[in-house]
Amino acid sequence: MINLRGITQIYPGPQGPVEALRGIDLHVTPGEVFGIIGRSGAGKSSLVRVINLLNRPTSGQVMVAGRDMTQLSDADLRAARREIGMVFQHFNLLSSRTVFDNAALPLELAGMPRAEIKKRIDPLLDLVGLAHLADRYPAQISGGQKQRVGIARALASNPKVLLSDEATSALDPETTRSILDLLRQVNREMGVTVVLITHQMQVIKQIADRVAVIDAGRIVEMGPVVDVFTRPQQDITKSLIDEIVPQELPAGVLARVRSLAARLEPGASGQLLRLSYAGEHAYEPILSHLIRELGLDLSILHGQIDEIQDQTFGSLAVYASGNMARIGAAIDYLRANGVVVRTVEVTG
Ligand SMILES: Nc1ncnc2c1ncn2[C@@H]1O[C@H](COP(=O)(O)OP(=O)(O)OP(=O)(O)O)[C@@H](O)[C@H]1O
Repeated sequence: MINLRGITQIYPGPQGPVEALRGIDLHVTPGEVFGIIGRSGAGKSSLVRVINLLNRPTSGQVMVAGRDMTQLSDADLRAARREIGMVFQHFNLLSSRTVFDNAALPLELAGMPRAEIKKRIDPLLDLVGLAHLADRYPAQISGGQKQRVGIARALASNPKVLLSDEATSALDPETTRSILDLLRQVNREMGVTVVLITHQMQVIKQIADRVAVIDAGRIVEMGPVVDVFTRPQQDITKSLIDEIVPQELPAGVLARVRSLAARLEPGASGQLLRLSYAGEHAYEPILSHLIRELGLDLSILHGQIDEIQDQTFGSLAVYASGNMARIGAAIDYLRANGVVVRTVEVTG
């Protein structure tokens, strides 16, 4: 659906050119929710705005629904943009227009007759849950409701792609969840491909199928959300995930590990393991196998079970003690059963 190849974006700046995007290759497949995450200044807005050519890239190719956007005439570009809806962090509603008229704006600009506009917008206001507020003005509705108007307006032209530029950053956590649920519903029921940018892993966790991590204008990591959560490779990814799955163990847990290590029986070994898994695996039977078949002692020190969309996702810290070779066999067994295992050395 979207193919970006070799995208660079260089802005002129008072202290010389700013390289906001430094060679981005990205492929978004039809029907997916694709998340782009990064810290402030990483290049997220520049990237999302390249997709509908609100920003013309300095170099590179932008293919959307089979069309090379950089090669279109102004008239063709306007037509192509109708297939790409966009939602903004600050909603961008016109204060002098009602909810209905804000949602209808793209159709009015395209010259659609009023009766047809009504036929298109009424069901959309129903979908976003605002049919009863159609005659209100933006100042008379909440932030979450304003974003619902923004989504209805973005869907008015029946787009194939919806771009979301930090659509929930100005909203509280509960409203964020309901807006993300709505975007997911639009994706599933209308088959609209969604590309969203955010600085919050919580947003990625709730809605995205795949995620790309962007840092200093480059994509540094990309994959299905579950894989990136269970096997983050880059420090930036680990720090972004940290708000959901703490990457460092609390000091109290490390103190317990030291005291367990000090109490090992003569000749026994001990190893702190960080385990994570996703999907239908469950820890309990796997851990009982380690205890029963390999004769290991396992102390569960820390852990959490969460959900990424509909998949269970767990992370656990355990201290395994016993025969050194058997600890090695246990790690092999865990990995063979789809558990991601990290060994952690505890010093001091
Ligand atoms: N119009 C512009 N002119 C000059 N520099 C710009 C312009 N727009 C963005 N930049 C610079 O390009 C880099 C990337 O900015 P961009 O807005 O794409 O990042 P971002 O990840 O969306 O950040 P934020 O989350 O803070 O919005 C930053 O260094 C920014 O200062």
